[in-house]
Amino acid sequence: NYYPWGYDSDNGPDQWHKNYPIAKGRHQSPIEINNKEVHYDRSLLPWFASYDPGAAKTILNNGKTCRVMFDDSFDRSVLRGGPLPGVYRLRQLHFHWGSSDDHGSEHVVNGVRYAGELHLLHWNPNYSNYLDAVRRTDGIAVLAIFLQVRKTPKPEMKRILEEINAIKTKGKEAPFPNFDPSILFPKCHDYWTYHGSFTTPPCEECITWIVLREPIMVSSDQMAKLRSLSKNAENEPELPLVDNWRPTQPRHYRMVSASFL
Ligand SMILES: NS(=O)(=O)c1ccc(C(=O)NCCc2c[nH]cn2)cc1
Ligand SMILES: [Zn+2]
Repeated sequence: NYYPWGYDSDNGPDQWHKNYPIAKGRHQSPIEINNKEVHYDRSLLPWFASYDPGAAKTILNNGKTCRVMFDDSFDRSVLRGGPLPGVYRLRQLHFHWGSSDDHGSEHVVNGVRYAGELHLLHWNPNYSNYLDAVRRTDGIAVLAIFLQVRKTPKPEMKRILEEINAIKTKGKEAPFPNFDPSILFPKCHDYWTYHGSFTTPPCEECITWIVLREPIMVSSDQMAKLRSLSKNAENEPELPLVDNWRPTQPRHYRMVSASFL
């Protein structure tokens, strides 16, 4: 009897390994990033995103997160540089957030949890398609950006948050044309990078993580807007979509490199 994974006590992160054994692997994400254990790597290059706003397609509530999908049928929106060997195609972006402003991020920096975390997922076009790329250690690159709550709302988040009303319940999808996600980036492009996994099942260990040091500032109202999403379908009892983050996993001597001193 198939029981979908989730973030509740009976189907949450501690149970995932029963159906997805990789979840107990040695290169799992997220992790705790501690300054003391980070290695400054002066050979690390800056990363560059060249995104085509026309590649944006739809925004979806899949019951686990709010996700924007992009056309990845050719090298239309790509990430390159940084620790990456070549260009990686932007496929989707999504968020993780808490039930209150004091937690919700997946990565934790020197004990600091942020209110949320934005992930932009890219795949290596040297492989024939996305699902082939997720079987390769250099198949996927995720750019992670922390959401920090401050009085000032981030105006660039408005577009995504305005669509929330159209995708309140699981399975709802709406057109989301003409959007360049690089408007969400912070000023400073300093990053940490390490090798890890998907933070949701099947937790494949195929991700080069690029975690930005500088968070983007969002308002408490903007976080509340994300928390107004429901994880249930339209005709089911309302269950708030909150706390869709995985706790930090063992680092197992993995090197975390910093692009900055
Ligand atoms: N939080 S995250 O690690 O950035 C992440 C990014 C993408 C997905 C995703 O689209 N999962 C469904 C399709 C799939 C199966 N196997 C690999 N992808 C999950 C987690
Ligand atoms: Zn994610």
